[in-house]
Amino acid sequence: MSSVQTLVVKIGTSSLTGTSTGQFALSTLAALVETLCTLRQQGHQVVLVSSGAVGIGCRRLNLAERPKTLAMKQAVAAVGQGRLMRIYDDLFSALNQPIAQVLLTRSDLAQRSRYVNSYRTFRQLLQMGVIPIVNENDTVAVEELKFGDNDTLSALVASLIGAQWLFLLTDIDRLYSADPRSNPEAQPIIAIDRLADIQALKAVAGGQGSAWGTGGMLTKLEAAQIATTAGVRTVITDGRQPQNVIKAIAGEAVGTQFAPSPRPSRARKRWIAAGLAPSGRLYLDQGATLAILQGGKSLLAAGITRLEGDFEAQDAVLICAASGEDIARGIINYSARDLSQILGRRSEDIPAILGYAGADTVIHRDNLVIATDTEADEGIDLQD
Ligand SMILES: Nc1ncnc2c1ncn2[C@@H]1O[C@H](COP(=O)(O)OP(=O)(O)O)[C@@H](O)[C@H]1O
Ligand SMILES: N[C@@H](CCC(=O)OP(=O)(O)O)C(=O)O
Repeated sequence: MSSVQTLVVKIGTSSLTGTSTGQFALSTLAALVETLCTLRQQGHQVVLVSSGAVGIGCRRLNLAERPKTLAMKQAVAAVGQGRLMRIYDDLFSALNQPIAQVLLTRSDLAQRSRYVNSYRTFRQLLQMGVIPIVNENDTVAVEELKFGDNDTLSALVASLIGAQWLFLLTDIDRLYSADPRSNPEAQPIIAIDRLADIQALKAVAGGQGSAWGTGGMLTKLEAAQIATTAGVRTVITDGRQPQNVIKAIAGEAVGTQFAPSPRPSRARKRWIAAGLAPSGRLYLDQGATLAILQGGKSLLAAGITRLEGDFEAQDAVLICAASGEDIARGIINYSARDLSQILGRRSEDIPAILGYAGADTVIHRDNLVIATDTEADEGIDLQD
């Protein structure tokens, strides 16, 4: 591993604000800023993903609880985001560190051209020594185009920029075998080396986050799954001790550490696997299931038995095996309307049925990401 690392550090609402007051946890923020500036001085490239817009907006507007309606949440986030950036700018400016605000919605990573453009912007900012501060663009994100939580967002950003490390800073020192708030017997988990173990732990993660956070540990495990699959070492650790980031990079066993996949998927396949929200599902017959799972083939209309969803050409879809389980994702060459006419038909018949010469394949193998059975021992992994 080169000595200069790229790191994504995500801090949750629970660490940014005092649990009872909802006020800024200033000492935590100052320690975080100092840590990130130290990392910059050591030559590392740093991206901060910061939650808090909604929580801080609530405080500013004297709201007693998190907003329930989407419009209210979006309005409150617009109030809080400005205040959040102001605090960061004051603290980072005290240490002469330039920062940038990057607000993303899922469509920024779902559309290939915007994904590539986002990558170039991050790369440019990092080359200039700036620390980008990322949040979901809550004020404009609509339900179907939301990341939903910043744990997922930070994992997708880490994958996008090819980071070596993702730190999920939260209000607890590490992951436990059960939620320690409700289960005093819960055992600490120090290291997770296999994707299958993440899958198993999802079953024991408490669903609810703290009063002001969203997602709890489940979204952190999902983030760890996305990031480690992309080759990013992921650490869950205590946000009140941001110095843990420096300790982890130096090799100390702080928090819970998730080892990166030894065979990370390539950038384009990662984009298909994690960046895109599927808008439909295709059901395959036995022959097509084998052809794509074992033969590494493209998917043809002849092997599709049924479809669900109202997708357009170039949308992402899930692919379901004859046995009924989802086995892959891909970018489709036909809309649901056109595909419904050519299901089960041979490629050479397609032009006559549709009245135009479409693609030979329904999903080309370059646009197909398989959850391989050869890696069943490691849980879901994405094949290159
Ligand atoms: N298995 C578990 N191990 C550790 N913490 C858990 C677990 N399950 C649920 N939790 C809860 O998740 C909380 C952190 O999630 P959350 O409040 O969403 O944090 P953040 O705001 O940092 O994203 C912890 O306070 C803890 O009570
Ligand atoms: N974009 C939202 C963050 C939502 C979120 O994921 O919160 P958290 O679970 O505290 O990291 C905000 O700024 O309030």
